[in-house]
Amino acid sequence: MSTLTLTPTAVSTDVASDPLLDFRNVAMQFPNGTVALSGVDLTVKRGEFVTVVGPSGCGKSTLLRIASGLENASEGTATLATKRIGYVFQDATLLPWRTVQSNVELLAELNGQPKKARAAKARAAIDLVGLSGFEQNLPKELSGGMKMRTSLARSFTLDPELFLFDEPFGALDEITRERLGDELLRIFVEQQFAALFITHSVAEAVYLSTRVVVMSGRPGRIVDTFEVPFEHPRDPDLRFTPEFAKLCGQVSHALREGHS
Ligand SMILES: Nc1ncnc2c1ncn2[C@@H]1O[C@H](COP(=O)(O)OP(=O)(O)OP(=O)(O)O)[C@@H](O)[C@H]1O
Repeated sequence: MSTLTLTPTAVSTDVASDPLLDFRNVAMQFPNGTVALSGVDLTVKRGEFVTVVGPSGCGKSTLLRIASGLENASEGTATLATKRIGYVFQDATLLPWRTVQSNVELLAELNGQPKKARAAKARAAIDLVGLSGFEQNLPKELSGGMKMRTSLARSFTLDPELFLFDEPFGALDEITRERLGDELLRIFVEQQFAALFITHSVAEAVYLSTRVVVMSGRPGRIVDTFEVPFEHPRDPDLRFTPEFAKLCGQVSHALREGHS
């Protein structure tokens, strides 16, 4: 049983709350003159799972770095209403000499949590991502999917209110990717965090999200937004329905239009 402290509530797409992330007219020009983003307006509230799709190099990772506070926008405002942010990358970034348990404890350790508390928190997070029994394994003994679960568990130990995902499943095979998507949605329904998720997969975007945002080629601007009408929790077989295929088609079309 999880003992993480976020309160489980039913997920709704119209949660009446202030945005945890609020971008107003955000633009980004790097010192070398590259303009990566232009006029981006975007909000993410608790209970919203917002996915960004866009062509390679359009500024998606830059958007996440601004959202995380790692980078400052050169124009506009990016407001974060929480300090509890989870950041998950495509690379699981585990320390090879540390066990799963010890890797999952790392952020809490760096954050100064006492040993007993962080050990319990890590165990709960490991349980949450379905890795119980592998606490003492080293990263080299794990599959790609298990490494990503470990990375997810590590980010859960700080009880994030806002999750930033930069193609977390991009390096995994399709079945593992879909399975992890299902797991992530299960946790999303339980914990109701806010998520901003980057992916190149239109089907993954539609399956996971409450909203899909389509960006143009660089400089990235939002060219279309799709509210996803399917209720949570979602049945994995949703992926095989005509309604799902239709929405994927519409998003793909918008992506192509924005690219041209
Ligand atoms: N620090 C930087 N200095 C100069 N240019 C940068 C910097 N970081 C990113 N860029 C450029 O900004 C643009 C957007 O990069 P970004 O990584 O955000 O794109 P992306 O949409 O995430 O790409 P991909 O889908 O391929 O991962 C690219 O042209 C990249 O070369």
